Amino acid sequence: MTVSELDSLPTVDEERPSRSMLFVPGSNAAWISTVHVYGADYVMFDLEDSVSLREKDTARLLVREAIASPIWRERSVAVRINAIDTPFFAADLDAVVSAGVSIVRLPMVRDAEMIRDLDAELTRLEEHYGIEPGRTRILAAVESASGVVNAVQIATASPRMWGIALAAYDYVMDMHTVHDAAVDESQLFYARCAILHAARVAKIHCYDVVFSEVNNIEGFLREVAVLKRLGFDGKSLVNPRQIEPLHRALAPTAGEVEHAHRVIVAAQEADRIGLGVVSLDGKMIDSPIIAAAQRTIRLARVSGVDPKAAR
Ligand SMILES: CC(C)(COP(=O)(O)OP(=O)(O)OC[C@H]1O[C@@H](n2cnc3c(N)ncnc32)[C@H](O)[C@@H]1OP(=O)(O)O)[C@@H](O)C(=O)NCCC(=O)NCCSC(=O)C[C@@](O)(CC(=O)O)C(=O)O
Ligand SMILES: [Mg+2]
Repeated sequence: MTVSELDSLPTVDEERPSRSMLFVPGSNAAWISTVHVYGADYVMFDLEDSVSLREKDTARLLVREAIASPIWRERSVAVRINAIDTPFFAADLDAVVSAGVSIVRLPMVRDAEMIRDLDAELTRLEEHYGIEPGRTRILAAVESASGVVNAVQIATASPRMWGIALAAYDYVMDMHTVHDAAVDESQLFYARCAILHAARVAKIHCYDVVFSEVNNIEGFLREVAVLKRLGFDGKSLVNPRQIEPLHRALAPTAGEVEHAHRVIVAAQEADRIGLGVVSLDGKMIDSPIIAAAQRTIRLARVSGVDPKAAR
């Protein structure tokens, strides 16, 4: 895409929360039938690594039935299909598109060509099944050095791009290192920054890695603090017990919301008297500060932070 085409892209929908994306193994019928109760912003049925080779066909059928069922028909649901160079890719894509999936998560994305190939297949399948052209969006999972280095080209490869996610376990293997959040975060720092920049260039969502130690909530929250500081929109999750702590940690604090409201009031007052810049508590308030305050208020709204309690 050219720079001017990028400018015309819709920005990510900040009115709809996209903090959590919960993996659900596509072969687990019981979890598929109950997962809607946990309150994840997005549920992602998995046909890739959480499904054994023996279960690939059954999982594809289960997930297809689930997406087409009344519970999921009205909701935005994501499915992680198998990688584009596997024998399962074509059947996975056909099944989920025919059932009306909203977001296809493509794992192991190394370059923009893979996204363009997926885009072409989606166009063909949408036409075949009478689905509105362009309705099916793409979430690219970057899991290798090549993917990280090509992140901007991947994120801007198609107007269908909805998001980009970092997948740490395959990435650290490719990098000959390990992901041990208890030690430090330095192994992932470059990759996190690379995909974040790509997401912001393309104006799409950006998802952080899964945290596999489900009983280690303290470690999980340490990692969430890192992604919040860096500016991620959300995190891929493996367990429902991680949803509530993630949402709580990503919500603006009452103090942040209170400050944001004061910034907006100060900006309105400056505007009324014809000033472009004004001071609040001794700090300059200008357009980036106002935009940040507006974002905090939007985030508070989607996070369910009560503005009255925050004031
Ligand atoms: C982690 C654990 C074993 C823990 O088991 P536990 O037994 O301790 O679970 P509990 O907490 O006791 O469960 C409490 C209640 O929730 C139910 N429940 C649990 N998990 C649920 C769930 N996910 N969905 C719905 N329901 C669920 C359960 O049935 C129970 O219900 P109930 O009995 O009624 O109370 C389990 O969660 C699990 O298997 N997770 C999914 C793992 C998965 O999908 N891996 C693939 C994605 S990563 C990957 O591929 C790497 C990657 O590619 C990533 C990238 O691309 O980003 C890369 O390279 O980095
Ligand atoms: Mg992986």
